[in-house]
Amino acid sequence: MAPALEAQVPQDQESLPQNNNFLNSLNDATHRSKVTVIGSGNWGSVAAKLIASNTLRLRFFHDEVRMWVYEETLPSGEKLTDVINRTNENVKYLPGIKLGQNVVADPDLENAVRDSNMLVFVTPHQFVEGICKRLVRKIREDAEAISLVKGMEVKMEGPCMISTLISQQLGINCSVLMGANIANEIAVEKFSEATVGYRNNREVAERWVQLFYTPYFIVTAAQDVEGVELCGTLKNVVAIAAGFVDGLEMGNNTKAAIMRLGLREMKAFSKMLFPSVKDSTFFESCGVADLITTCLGGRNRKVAEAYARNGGKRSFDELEAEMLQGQKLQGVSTASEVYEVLSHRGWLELFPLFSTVHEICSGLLPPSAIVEYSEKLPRSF
Ligand SMILES: NC(=O)c1ccc[n+]([C@@H]2O[C@H](COP(=O)([O-])OP(=O)(O)OC[C@H]3O[C@@H](n4cnc5c(N)ncnc54)[C@H](O)[C@@H]3O)[C@@H](O)[C@H]2O)c1
Ligand SMILES: O=P(O)(O)OC[C@H](O)CO
Repeated sequence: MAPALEAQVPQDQESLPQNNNFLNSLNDATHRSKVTVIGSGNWGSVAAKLIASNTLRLRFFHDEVRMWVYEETLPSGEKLTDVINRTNENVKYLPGIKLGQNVVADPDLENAVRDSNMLVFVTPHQFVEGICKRLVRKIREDAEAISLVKGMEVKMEGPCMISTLISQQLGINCSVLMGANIANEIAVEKFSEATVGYRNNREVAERWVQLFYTPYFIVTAAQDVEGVELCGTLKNVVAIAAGFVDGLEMGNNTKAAIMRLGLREMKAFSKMLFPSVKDSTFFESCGVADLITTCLGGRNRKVAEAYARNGGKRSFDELEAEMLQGQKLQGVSTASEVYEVLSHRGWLELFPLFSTVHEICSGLLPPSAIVEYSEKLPRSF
């Protein structure tokens, strides 16, 4: 029998004791907060750069920022970590950008987190659970986490947001940061905005805002972790749909229609899973702004466009490897995870765009199906 796919309401987070050690350290310059970035892909590297500029500037942070690197050997035979530390550039995932001399790449996960009380998770979502398992009992008791990861997991017990997974596995509070944030643009300091989603502690949220905020990266806080995180997660499914529209050369009006229908499903799905999700969150950077930028310029859109141009004959895995060279798509697996939730809940018919995206990605429907269901929608949809 199918398990009851109840959303995993993160009760443990509601009942987590206030992290008093962390709060005390916020106002005590002698106990400077130490930051580790867990992940070093395209966005992970930019996050390290943003953070490193602030830890040098603000007295309540240690200057050094550790960045955990999933080690790999480059075609030159050198280790990626060694090259990052020698050149101050992530030559594979963010070439041409200096990270800041205070960023130290570290391939040893345990060592990278050992002294840190601010843990920034930023890896593709499929790797987070494995990383957390390796971190159990290895982190400081007063640690706080923030997730920049856009994605979700579906467990036997139900859908589980990545921030909840981190909280549950490590027993720490986890905020989120999402937004219209194409990493390569922020790397060259083009203006953008982001949203920190927090649960109940405004002071902790403010500290995360300070860690990321720069004149070209404006960060605001919203007390709606699930809403912020679901926006960042679900927009990747809509971006795949937008890519199909581009690949089939359907034009701007069709793309705008897909984005509108997608936003509608994002909001309905989020609120049906978590009734606490606020309408206002969809108007923050994490909501409509991220949806727009991803559907215009993101990697999910780009690879989905190629998939449609090839008539679905080349797999997403093949296109991802060829086009992204080690960077990872989140939209295809998220569409599958969302589909699983919709099937178990009997909601498939309520979410025709989300379900069609998954059915196209898995080869059950052709890319052209992305608009076909819309003829059957009720007029009020
Ligand atoms: N790139 C962007 O513009 C952007 C912007 C905002 C949010 N995000 C989100 O940030 C998260 C991380 O994306 P990214 O762009 O930094 O990464 P990426 O897609 O550029 O790179 C993939 C990363 O995964 C690592 N990796 C590969 N195999 C691994 C394994 N088995 N275990 C652990 N790590 C492994 C690689 O070393 C690399 O660092 C994603 O959830 C993404 O949606 C990305
Ligand atoms: O390149 P994408 O499609 O993974 O999207 C990147 C960011 O999430 C945009 O905010």
